[in-house]
Amino acid sequence: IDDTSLFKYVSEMGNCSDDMLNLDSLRKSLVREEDTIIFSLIERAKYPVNSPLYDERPGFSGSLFEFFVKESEAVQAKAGRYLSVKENAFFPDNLPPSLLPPRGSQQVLNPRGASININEQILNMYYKNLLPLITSDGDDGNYAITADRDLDFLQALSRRIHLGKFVAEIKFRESPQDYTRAILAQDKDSLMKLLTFESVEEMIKKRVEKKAMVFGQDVDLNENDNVGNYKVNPSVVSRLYGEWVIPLTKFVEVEYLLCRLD
Ligand SMILES: C=C(O[C@@H]1C=C(C(=O)O)C=C[C@H]1O)C(=O)O
Repeated sequence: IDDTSLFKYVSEMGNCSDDMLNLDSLRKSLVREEDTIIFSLIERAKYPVNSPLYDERPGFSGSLFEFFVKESEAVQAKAGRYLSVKENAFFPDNLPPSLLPPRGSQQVLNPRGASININEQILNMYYKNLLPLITSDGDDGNYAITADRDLDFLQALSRRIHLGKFVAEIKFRESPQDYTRAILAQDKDSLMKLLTFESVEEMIKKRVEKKAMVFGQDVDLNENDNVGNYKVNPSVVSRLYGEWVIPLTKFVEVEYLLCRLD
């Protein structure tokens, strides 16, 4: 199969125009998600780690947190949350059907790629790396509200990371020949190189650190009173992006591309 016929083949797969299929506007959505992520991090960091929330509990077949997430996701599934391809459940098995009909939006993603869900990985990263980094030690007994804040934060992280599917689709459509070669060879390293823009990543890490300073400052009416007083350490936010959010987004991009031609 030569390059020209490959090009023709891949360009004919799914012609569609959509806001989600323009890298500039998609990057704007990613920038907006930063605000949601940082605000929800600040909200979770208000409470101590509250570790009994995550321990196995008799009567709950798992932890209180798992129970809270499963029940919340069941309500949200009924209200149609997971009809959107941008939303992924943390416990997708056995969710009740939506009571609302699908909105009939155009499927712009490869169907196999669209079903990628790395929430289990996100959840493990959250328990193991993130919670110890952003919370203080202690137990104030506010388990339900803590679980609610956790879920908000996790959903924001998950949404941002899974937008990698759309990023990958756009990048593929912009350079189908280069990507097709790497996909046919199932060459993850080449795919990773092709989709990486280091300057964009550096800019993001700096911007989220700055946003954490702005969103997390104490505001009162005396100027300069609270300089340097932040609700979460801004460098933690930059680390969150550098070590987890960006690498996991790129992982989703690679996984998506690997099955793009299926
Ligand atoms: C998401 C993109 O792909 C990659 C991942 C990035 C991220 O997760 O922020 C940023 C730049 C790229 O290396 C993109 O190009 O915008």
